[in-house]
Amino acid sequence: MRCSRRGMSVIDVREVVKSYGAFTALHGVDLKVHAGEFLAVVGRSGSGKSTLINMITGIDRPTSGEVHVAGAAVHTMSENELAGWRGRNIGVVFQFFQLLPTLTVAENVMLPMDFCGTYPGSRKPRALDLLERVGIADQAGKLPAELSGGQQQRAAIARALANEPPLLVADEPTGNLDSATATAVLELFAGIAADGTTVVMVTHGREAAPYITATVELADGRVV
Ligand SMILES: Nc1ncnc2c1ncn2[C@@H]1O[C@H](COP(=O)(O)OP(=O)(O)OP(=O)(O)O)[C@@H](O)[C@H]1O
Repeated sequence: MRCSRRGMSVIDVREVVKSYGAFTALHGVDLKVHAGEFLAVVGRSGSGKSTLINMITGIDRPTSGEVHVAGAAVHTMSENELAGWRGRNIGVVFQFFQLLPTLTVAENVMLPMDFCGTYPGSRKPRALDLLERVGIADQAGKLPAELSGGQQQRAAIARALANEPPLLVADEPTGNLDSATATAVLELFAGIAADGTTVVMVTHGREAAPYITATVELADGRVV
């Protein structure tokens, strides 16, 4: 069950500046992303993609400007508030999957349900539903190391959806997959977005073009 409210704009980044000492990584970035969009964040290495993502997830704070995500003013929240809020509102998918190696696939998917206080008895069935949705229900009892890269990424996507977050953030999710497997993962994200979950994906490649609904390109910390 969803444990967060969805607003009109899932992401509203306003005039965000991020400086590291004398170096400015983001120069007044504005970005609005609506529910159900599948947004690609592109740009050369060092253009500010990860910095922008870190502003959106509250991992890092802007030097100035405002960051509103899923109805919360992220730039004003304390570390404690952020941790709980992030667990309920943002699913994260990484390039190298980052599944816990000693837990089964189903147990990995059940972990984030703690943040939502999901009734213990409904966690396993819910994890199995999510694994069904990403097409690997038959792998539920295995350890991550027993899965292919594509299957591990599907498991990571199921885990990211555990609390039905309004926003899914993926940092080069296909960077470690062969092109056929990458295409299948992109199709999966497109379906998730079509179901109403906003997906923001950092990507270097252009292979996502057929699947995304919008692109933001960064160059030297500015949207171009
Ligand atoms: N903690 C930090 N301290 C100082 N400079 C930083 C810090 N984090 C990032 N930068 C600088 O900010 C700029 C943007 O970095 P960022 O990681 O956002 O780029 P990116 O587009 O994600 O690059 P890549 O595609 O290589 O991951 C870079 O010049 C980087 O060196």
